[in-house]
Amino acid sequence: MARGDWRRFDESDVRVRPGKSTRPRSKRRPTHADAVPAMVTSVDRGRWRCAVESDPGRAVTAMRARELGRTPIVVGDRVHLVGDVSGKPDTLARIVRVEERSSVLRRTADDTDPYERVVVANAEQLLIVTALADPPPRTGFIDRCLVACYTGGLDPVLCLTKADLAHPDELLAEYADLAVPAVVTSHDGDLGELVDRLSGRVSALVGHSGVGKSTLVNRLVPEAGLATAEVSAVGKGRHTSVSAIALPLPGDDGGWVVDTPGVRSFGLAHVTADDIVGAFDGFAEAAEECPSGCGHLGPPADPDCALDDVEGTGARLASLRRLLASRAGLDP
Ligand SMILES: Nc1nc2c(ncn2[C@@H]2O[C@H](COP(=O)(O)OP(=O)(O)OP(=O)(O)O)[C@@H](O)[C@H]2O)c(=O)[nH]1
Ligand SMILES: [Zn+2]
Repeated sequence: MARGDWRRFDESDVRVRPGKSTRPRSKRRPTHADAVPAMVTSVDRGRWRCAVESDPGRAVTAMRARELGRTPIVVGDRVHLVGDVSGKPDTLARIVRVEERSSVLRRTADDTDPYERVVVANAEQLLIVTALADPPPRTGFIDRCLVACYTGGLDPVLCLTKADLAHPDELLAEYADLAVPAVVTSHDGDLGELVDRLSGRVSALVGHSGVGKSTLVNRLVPEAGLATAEVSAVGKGRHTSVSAIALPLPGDDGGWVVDTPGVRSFGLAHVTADDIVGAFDGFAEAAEECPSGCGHLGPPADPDCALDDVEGTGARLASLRRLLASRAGLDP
């Protein structure tokens, strides 16, 4: 299927087959001079929870205004609200505008799924939470997360947990050539370095079950459990499936961590080899010399790949090719 045939959906949306228009019917955009800017912090089928920008403690529940049609709205989206924006119980505001996104964390369910979902919008960085042991680290998962970052406009950060159980050097060496920053943590260790990286920014968190993500989130945001319970209460009696939730970091500099409980794997069916190479300075230009349809994997699959002619990049090229292979499901 050609790339242009794909439609983008948020996790909460009912699936629509490619071919059906998801655009609003009316091109006329009403002006809402008094609309209130806010950020979406969670989504529950047809209801968006939003934090008002000028008063982030105020949580407003909103619906999507009819004029937006089926425009996807996901956690992290910056929106404009009208109507009752008091945030009082049982009130409902309306989202009348969604701002253009600065980044998108996307995935497909698996590598054949034609439906691409946006998991989080506007996150500046992705914290890839990986345990150093118990469960053992899986570089295939990390590589897929990196691809999602490079093609979605997020800065990756490796967060290696359970440092009390194993040494990080071996794993860190695997990512040195890609210059991926890393923070090493343990449940009884100091979180200062991580807090410095997160504060004042919007960071999405992904990780496999058991890596210590909840332990980490609860230490970073002491009210995390409470916020999750509140969201569940909003969706009471409805079919609840919270796919991601933005939690405000305590501290004067602000910032948000977006926990993504549902994301255990990254299908990359929507990503092409050229998308990945395009994110790498030096290689992107060289790839223009490749034969058409080049997968950039090098010999024997792609014997005429021009990336092999780029000087002095051996280790970085090997890392890039590992990412390309992870997308193709070729990783060992
Ligand atoms: N040794 C050690 N164990 C840890 C550390 N952090 C978390 N754990 C333990 O690892 C297990 C899993 O931790 P969780 O925080 O629940 O992991 P999670 O990634 O949120 O897993 P799910 O809740 O299944 O998504 C728990 O038994 C924790 O006590 C750590 O730094 N060191
Ligand atoms: Zn090539």
